[in-house]
Parts: sequence; structure tokens; C-alpha cells
Amino acid sequence: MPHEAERAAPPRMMDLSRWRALGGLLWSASRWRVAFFGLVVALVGLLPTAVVLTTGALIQAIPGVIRDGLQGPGGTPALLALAGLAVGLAALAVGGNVMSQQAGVLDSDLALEVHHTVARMTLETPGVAPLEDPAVANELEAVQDAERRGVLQRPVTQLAGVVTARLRGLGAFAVLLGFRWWAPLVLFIAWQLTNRVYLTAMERGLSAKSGPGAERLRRSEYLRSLAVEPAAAKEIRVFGLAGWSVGQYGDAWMEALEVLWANRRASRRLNAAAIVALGVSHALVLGALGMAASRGEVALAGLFVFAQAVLATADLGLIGDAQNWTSQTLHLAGRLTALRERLPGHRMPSGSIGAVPAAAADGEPSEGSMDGVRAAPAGGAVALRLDGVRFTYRGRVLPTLDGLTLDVPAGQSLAVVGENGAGKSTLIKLLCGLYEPDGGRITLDGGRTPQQSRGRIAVIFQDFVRYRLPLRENVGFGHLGLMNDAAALEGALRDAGGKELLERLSCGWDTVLSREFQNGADLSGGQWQRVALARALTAVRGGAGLLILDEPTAALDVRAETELFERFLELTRGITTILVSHRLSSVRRADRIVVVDGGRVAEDGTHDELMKAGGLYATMYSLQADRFAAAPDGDAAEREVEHG
Ligand SMILES: Nc1ncnc2c1ncn2[C@@H]1O[C@H](COP(=O)(O)OP(=O)(O)OP(=O)(O)O)[C@@H](O)[C@H]1O
Repeated sequence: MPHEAERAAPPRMMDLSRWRALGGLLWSASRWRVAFFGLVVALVGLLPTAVVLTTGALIQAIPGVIRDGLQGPGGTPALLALAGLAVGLAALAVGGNVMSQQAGVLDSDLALEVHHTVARMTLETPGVAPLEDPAVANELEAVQDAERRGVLQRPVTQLAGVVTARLRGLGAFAVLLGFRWWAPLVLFIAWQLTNRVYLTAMERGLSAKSGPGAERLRRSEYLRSLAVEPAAAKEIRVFGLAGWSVGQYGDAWMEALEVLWANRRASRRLNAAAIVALGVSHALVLGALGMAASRGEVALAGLFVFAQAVLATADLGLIGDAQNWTSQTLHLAGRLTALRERLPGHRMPSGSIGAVPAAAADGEPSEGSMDGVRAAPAGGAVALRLDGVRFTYRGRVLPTLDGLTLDVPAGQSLAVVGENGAGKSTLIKLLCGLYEPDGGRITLDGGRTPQQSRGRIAVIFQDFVRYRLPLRENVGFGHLGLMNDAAALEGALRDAGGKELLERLSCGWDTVLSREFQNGADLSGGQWQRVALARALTAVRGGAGLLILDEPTAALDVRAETELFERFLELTRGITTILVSHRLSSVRRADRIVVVDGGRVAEDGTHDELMKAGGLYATMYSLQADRFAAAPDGDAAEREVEHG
């Protein structure tokens, strides 16, 4: 288990690197605003110390003014101090206002930047393998958890609170050095200790959510979702799993909490030590200040300034909510860095994503580019070649594909068959560039890798996506450049046999394909398949030259599947097609059939050739034919199998 150790010890980072990560996010979110904001924060943080010192100067000048009037030697310093005080207080008020207004804007900028960064990092991963890594899943969960808890609601406002407090604390530290060199040090150490205890406890709590406790939390969340979400509602009831699911959820939740409780127990002693340290240090410094004043070593003004400074050193210690939220923001920035290290093939942070690509039809995609930016529709069928391809899933010992070699000339229709778990879908995922082979080569169009050929390949997977979006998007996603081309979308839907469906939808192309939305519509399994087929046909209109159907026909009966495949072969004449199916009667009309077994191509030929050869294909075909023959009233399509 290569990732066990990583899960047990979540990546810890020096605070400095988290600050750097947060700074980087802020900088790319809005650099000039951040620069201006930094200046305002510095002003607001340092002004209080200046105000206290000015007040001290005023207190010092007052006895002279009382004695000699404003014309006396103390008059000018008193007036200057008074003016300074007025300017300082006014600047503090204005600066505070500007700071909170700017922080509000940066709060939204930072939240958006984090969303974009996460989306970029996950979407720009060329394959899906990194997303299946449990360590990546944990990091992503930690980021989402932080968002759910509201860490991104006012991150910059909270950060400004922390920075200004620390600057006030540092000012007080400098002032106290003027009393006794050791006084600020003693207070600083005591506050730091308190701080450390608090942060350690919090860090442990957060780590429990991204480290060892993460999987337990995810498991308990999943079990909870089984109870409340519609997806599993039917099975939970039919199989009588309600009691089991509640019990399991409770147990998993308690297991997850146990990690948090253990952390809290571990912090108790340290907490007590910090409280004692604070009491002793303040008694020492205030005692020394009192004695110095009683001996006349410190005058009234000094006493005021130093006493204020002692109070203000608290800003070097715990500062409540702002500190808590800022730590969580830093933790989140750290998680993003960890995520970046685990997800190859992306850049962070920069620019923005999400716009419909203007370049949809111009320019070639680099490896790992976002899907929206497609290869130029070169047109024409794709030829593909697999040369000794080996592939083993992460965490598995035996390879799923083991030296698979296959040459498919442009324009051929190929059926891939094989027993459950033979590796048919894996082969398709490799062809689409969603996984990289461990050995061997896959080339398309005479030399390109699958990732370089995005846009030339269209696929409908077994578990194709039912987007809860309008019909237009559901079909137009096949090629974004055609999203607003009504004729192309209509043609694709008609070819896929979905014309009637369009007529039945109350808002036509704008109908959202989900009842969860107003005027939305739920589709049957067969209707969804037509929509998915229309999506793939849109991709063909946009330039795809290889069309793959990986058994998306589970919801269809044999006759409907046969009809669909025949229609599919008819519509896609001239481009290369690959059909994966268990129903051999449906694929027998393909130009060529390959049987995958033992991780490689075991048989290769036309239906008639393979039947004659009497191998695995012939056995599977006969078994299916027998089954249909035994059915009390098999329909015509099924009988067709019986008779070959
Ligand atoms: N993401 C994954 N991680 C680990 N193992 C996987 C993953 N996906 C598939 N497998 C395993 O790889 C093997 C081949 O699976 P694949 O889905 O390619 O087979 P298939 O021929 O398409 O099967 P079926 O006919 O049942 O759809 C199976 O043993 C499966 O459990």
C-alpha cells in the first residue's frame, strides 16, 4: 500500500511556506490591490504605537503648560503632540475604514482564485488516474471541508485583523525595550507559548480531518448520504438497510471523532503550563514597573506608555477568531500546495478558466490541456495502433492489459468483446488518454498520442454523464464550437433518433434535463442514451474521426440495442468506430471483431471467421444463442441470434 504512510502523516509545512502559498494566491488574485492593501494594513498596524507615544509626550508636557502656560517652554511640544495625536487618530479611523473596505473586495477575489486554482488543478490533469489516488481524494476533501466551514467567507478581513494586531504587538515590544530589555522578551515568550499550544491543538484538529481521520470522516459522510440522498433510497428500502445504515453511520462518525478527542486530551497539560507562564511573566514585568515608578525611575508619562505597552503585547499572543480563521486559511493554502504536488500536469496559480474557448477550432491542444480547447477538426477517419500495451491499475498486482497489440485502419468498424473484467473498458480509457500505458505505445493518426488527439476521439462510456443542464449543453458538449449552431445540434439529435424527444420537451433545447429545476424534465434510460449518442455525433460533426461506444446500451433491450448499433454503423460510415458490447448479436455486423482475454487480443476476425475458428467467441456466441432459444418467447432479434 504505497499511500498508507502518506495518509497516516499528512504533509506538514513550515508556516513560512503556507504564508508564501497564501501570498501567491492573493498576488495572482489582484496584485495592485494587494500592494495597496499591504500599505494600509501596515499603517493601521503601526499607528496605535505612534498614538500611545504621542499621548505619552502630551502627558509629559502638560505639567509645564499648567505651570508656565502655552507661552512657556512646554507649550510648543504640547501643541505638537496634540496635533500629532489628532492626525494619528484621524488617520487610524480613515485607514481602518479603507482597510475593511479593501479587505471585503479581496475576500471575494481570494475565494474565486481558490475555486479557479482547484478547478484548474483537477481539470488540467490529462488523465483520471491521479484523481483516483486516495491521497489526492483526501486533499480535495480537506479543501472542500474548509470551504463548507466558511474559511473562504472573509479570509482577507481576518488576515488583516491578525497582521494589524501583530504589528501593534511588535510596536509595544519595541516600546517596552525602553524600560527593561528583558521585559518584552519575558512577555513575548509567555504569549508565544500560549499561541503555540492553541495552534498545535487546532493544527491537530485540522490534520485529523486531512490525515488519519480523513478516510473515516469520508466514510461516515458517505454512509450519511446513503440515508438521505435519493440515489440509494430505493435499494435501502427494498433491502431493509435503514437500520444498518444508521448504525454504521453512527459507528463511523464516532470513530472519526475519536481522533479529535485524542488530540484534545493531548493538549490539556500544555494548556495549563501556558496559563501559568502568562501569570508569572505579567507579575514580573508589572512588579518591576511598579517598583521603578515608586523609586522615581519612571515618570508618570513613562508609566502610562509602558503600562499601555504591557497590555498591547497581548497582540503577540492569542487574538481569538481572526487568528483561528487565518490559521485555517493558511492550512487551506497549504493543502492547495500539497494538492499541486500530487497532481501533475497543471500550472498554479494563473489566469482563469471556464470561458467557452474562443480557440475551440483553432490550434492544437498541448498534452494535458483543458478539454474545451480541442484539436483542429482535421476531419477524416482516425487510424490507430496499439503496440504491446501493458497497464496495471494503481494498487493492483496483476496487469489488466498485458502486451495488447492491435492495428485498426482508418474507417474500420471494430467490435471489442470479452468476458466481464477482461479489460475492454480499460482499453477504451487508455485509447482516450485517460490513463497512460505502463509499457508499449498507443498512436493515432500515424504518430500522435491519445492526449494529443483529444477532439479527434468521441466516446460514450458505460456510465456516460447525465448532465443536469439544458438539452442544448447535453448535446453541444460534444463540440463546444457547435454549441450555438442550431442546425448542427438538431442534425445530431435527429441522427441519434431523438427528434421526438425534442418535440416533447416543454422548453425545447432550453429544457433542463432534471426535474430538480423549474420546467425540467426527467428522461428514460433509452432517451438518455439517445442524448449521449447525439453528443458523440456532435463531436463527429466537430471533427472527431474515431467514435467509441463502450456499452452505453445497458438500458436497451436486445432489439433496441441491435437497431441502435446498426444505426450507429450507418451514421458513422467513413469514420473509425469501436463498439464494446456483451450482446454478440448486436456487434456481429461490425467489419471486424476482437476478443480480449488475458490482457491481450485472443481472437481477431469477422463474425463468420471467428465462428468457424470455434474459439472463445464461438463458445460465447453459442451460449447466448442457447439462452435466447430457451427463453419462452424471445423476440425476433433474439431468435436471430439463435439462427446465427
Ligand atoms: N479504476 C480502477 N481501479 C482498479 N481496478 C480497476 C479499475 N477499473 C477497472 N478495474 C479492474 O480492471 C479489470 C478490468 O476492468 P474493465 O472494466 O476494463 O473490464 P471490462 O472488460 O470492461 O468488464 P465488463 O465487461 O464487466 O464491463 C477488472 O478486474 C476491474 O475490477
